[in-house]
Amino acid sequence: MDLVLRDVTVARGGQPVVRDVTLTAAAGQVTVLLGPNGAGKTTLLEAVSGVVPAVRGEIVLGGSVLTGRPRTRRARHGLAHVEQGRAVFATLTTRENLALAGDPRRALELFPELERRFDVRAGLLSGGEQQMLVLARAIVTGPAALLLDEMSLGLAPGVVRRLLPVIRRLADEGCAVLLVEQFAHAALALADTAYVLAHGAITYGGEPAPLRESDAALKRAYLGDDS
Ligand SMILES: Nc1ncnc2c1ncn2[C@@H]1O[C@H](COP(=O)(O)OP(=O)(O)OP(=O)(O)O)[C@@H](O)[C@H]1O
Repeated sequence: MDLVLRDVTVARGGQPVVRDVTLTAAAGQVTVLLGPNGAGKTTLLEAVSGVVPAVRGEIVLGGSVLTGRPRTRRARHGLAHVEQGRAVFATLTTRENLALAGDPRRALELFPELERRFDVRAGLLSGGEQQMLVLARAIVTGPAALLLDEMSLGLAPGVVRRLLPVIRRLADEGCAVLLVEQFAHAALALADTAYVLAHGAITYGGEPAPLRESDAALKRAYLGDDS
């Protein structure tokens, strides 16, 4: 199912920090959303999953309008959101964390290395393992669309290299993945479509290749300068 945002505006503290954003995260694709700190990327994902309301605009998943619906309802429509910060249930085991979300066997297909950590309390896992668990927990819900916010923050490059192919595979299986990343080059290498958000507005949308191939183009988009 495609995830479509039309003219979405979101405010924080009464000020619009995301303005008239229109974008599509298509089924079967990895769509990356890049942009400088404070551009509004997290806020936009939060508006999609219903953490914060949109002031204006429409959010549609597979033809169902999500705007105005509570978070739980959006999740039932197939939307999963991995928020920043790797929140696991620290006192529950890996298995229990997964079982709360869905079938743990599905998680093992993607992350076989979690099996030997199944009976370990999640709070004792390494940062990388916790991020795998958080991602696995979202995946076992069988999402139609998956929002990923700064998954690689604070992780070693080796761990990030382990996570990215799983995201690719998920998209190949039909999921619409919308990925917010600080590591622009790693994200662009994975992307089918790229958007750049600067000062709350989209400054680039389309093929990732021009941004991949030209640092100047990437910089222009980050500065919000289309010229
Ligand atoms: N809870 C809040 N209350 C008030 N303002 C907020 C709140 N959260 C974010 N903001 C402001 O909204 C703007 C967008 O922040 P947001 O976190 O969405 O940006 P971002 O692109 O995700 O940045 P980062 O990469 O640093 O996470 C910023 O100016 C930020 O200061």
